[in-house]
Amino acid sequence: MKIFSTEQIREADRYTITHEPISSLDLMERASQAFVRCFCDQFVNTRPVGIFCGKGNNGGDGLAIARLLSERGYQVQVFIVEHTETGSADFQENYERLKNHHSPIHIHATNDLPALSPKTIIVDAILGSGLSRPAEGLVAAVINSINDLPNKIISVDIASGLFADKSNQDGNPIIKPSCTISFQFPKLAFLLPQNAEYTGNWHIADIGLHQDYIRNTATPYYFTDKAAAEKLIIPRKKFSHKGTFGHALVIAGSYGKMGAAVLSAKACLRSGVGLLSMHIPECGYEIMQISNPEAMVTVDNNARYITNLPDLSTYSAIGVGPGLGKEKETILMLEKLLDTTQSPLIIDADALNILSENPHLLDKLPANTILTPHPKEFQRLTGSSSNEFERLELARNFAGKYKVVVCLKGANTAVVLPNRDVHFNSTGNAGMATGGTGDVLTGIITALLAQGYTPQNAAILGVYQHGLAGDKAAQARGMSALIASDVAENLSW
Ligand SMILES: NC(=O)C1=CN([C@@H]2O[C@H](COP(=O)(O)OP(=O)(O)OC[C@H]3O[C@@H](n4cnc5c(N)ncnc54)[C@H](OP(=O)(O)O)[C@@H]3O)[C@@H](O)[C@H]2O)[C@H](O)CC1
Ligand SMILES: [K+]
Repeated sequence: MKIFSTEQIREADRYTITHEPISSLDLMERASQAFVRCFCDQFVNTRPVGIFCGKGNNGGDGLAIARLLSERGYQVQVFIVEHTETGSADFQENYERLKNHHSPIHIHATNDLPALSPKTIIVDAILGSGLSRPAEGLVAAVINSINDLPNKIISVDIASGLFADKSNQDGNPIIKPSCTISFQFPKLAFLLPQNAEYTGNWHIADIGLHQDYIRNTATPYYFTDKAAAEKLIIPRKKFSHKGTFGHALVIAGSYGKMGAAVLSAKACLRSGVGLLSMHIPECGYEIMQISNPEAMVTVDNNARYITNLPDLSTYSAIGVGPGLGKEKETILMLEKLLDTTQSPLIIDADALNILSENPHLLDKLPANTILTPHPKEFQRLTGSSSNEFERLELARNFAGKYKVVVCLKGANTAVVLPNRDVHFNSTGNAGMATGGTGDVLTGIITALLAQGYTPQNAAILGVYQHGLAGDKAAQARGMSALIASDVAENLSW
């Protein structure tokens, strides 16, 4: 699914109005109906609803939603935040339509705010994508008062006060909804963890914006939903044999960190690879053979960490990094790998830290190599950033400069491609923030590369399946009980 900027969404609006054609008032009605369908799926009409409206089109939606919910038997009270004299044309029209049945309360100052029962669901339609500056004055005061209430808050399109495509400053007043019902597209702001408390669980309501515009308009931002991920899966043909699915090599492990190698191996084997060889230090031989009997093992000369490479010519993909350590000889091994490999490559964990500490190695990265840093590893690679929008730009510039794929791990992992496009992941949960899940991801992506997936698709699909397995594991045992082995065990294709 594409993620558009506020300007592009406005353009999609205009295009739909002209080419469908449909009046902007009818489009607002359609959007409000879509919101109401989603709202009614979540809340029964025995709970009162308080709708706070601004005077732009977000407020216009709020008024239409008030009318539609009333028609469905909800007890609705409307509050109009008087931040400007005149409302937008569609706001005014919906005000006229509502006023015969309702007497909205006009809020000129916080004194005008009513007492609401805690059962009342608050619908936030004060400001939407038309936010042009941080909320201040009356709007800020109303936002802060609403946030102080214990009530459940549902935002229309986007939380009031939240910028869709750029970072807010610390302390900006922004509604903290438990849920956002957003129109047609996720907003970039929803995908960045810094905004988690300003989005809540978000849902997309399809409002039928014109498909031609959506198809023909370029954007660097995408959201990998189920449909997008499933399209990437290459079906296994009936007459396949193990040679069809490649031979992966994972270089991992050191004394005390063999678990990382074990987890990578398990995930690689559970992701469709034909054959897997693990290159590990001698101390890990029995550990690996017993924990993953399906894997073959090549043992390093060194007992405790990796110092050399096996013959690389037979492998169709290589993963390197989990549990590796950063010994001098290990650094030399990584340099030799970068100098000699002809196979698609994924680099993770300690191998990333080696790159950060030896930046001359970055110039040796083969094109389309996949790097999977968590935020700290990424910061060591590129330096710090003051917010997540800035960090995303750093990742895009890094991926573009070195022609690599960067999987910036976290909630909604961002897969950044060499052409600077970004694919945000839709799966995963907070239970996965635990040691070893990154090693599992390395194993999955190595397996996909070995099977001939392009690095771009291997990264996007691998990240998606990793999150999906984590979601299944969390469903079975709860987030707190989740460990990395569960993620590997819950992989299903
Ligand atoms: N395609 C769609 O997705 C559709 C979306 N719809 C809804 O429309 C809004 C966007 O409506 P818009 O009128 O452009 O903008 P807002 O309602 O968000 O607000 C505009 C008014 O608010 C003023 N404003 C802006 N920032 C502030 C602030 N910090 N404090 C106070 N007031 C502010 C702004 O004033 P300006 O001085 O900036 O002009 C306007 O008065 C979208 O979110 C959807 O909910 C359609 O209904 C259907 C199609
Ligand atoms: K809003």
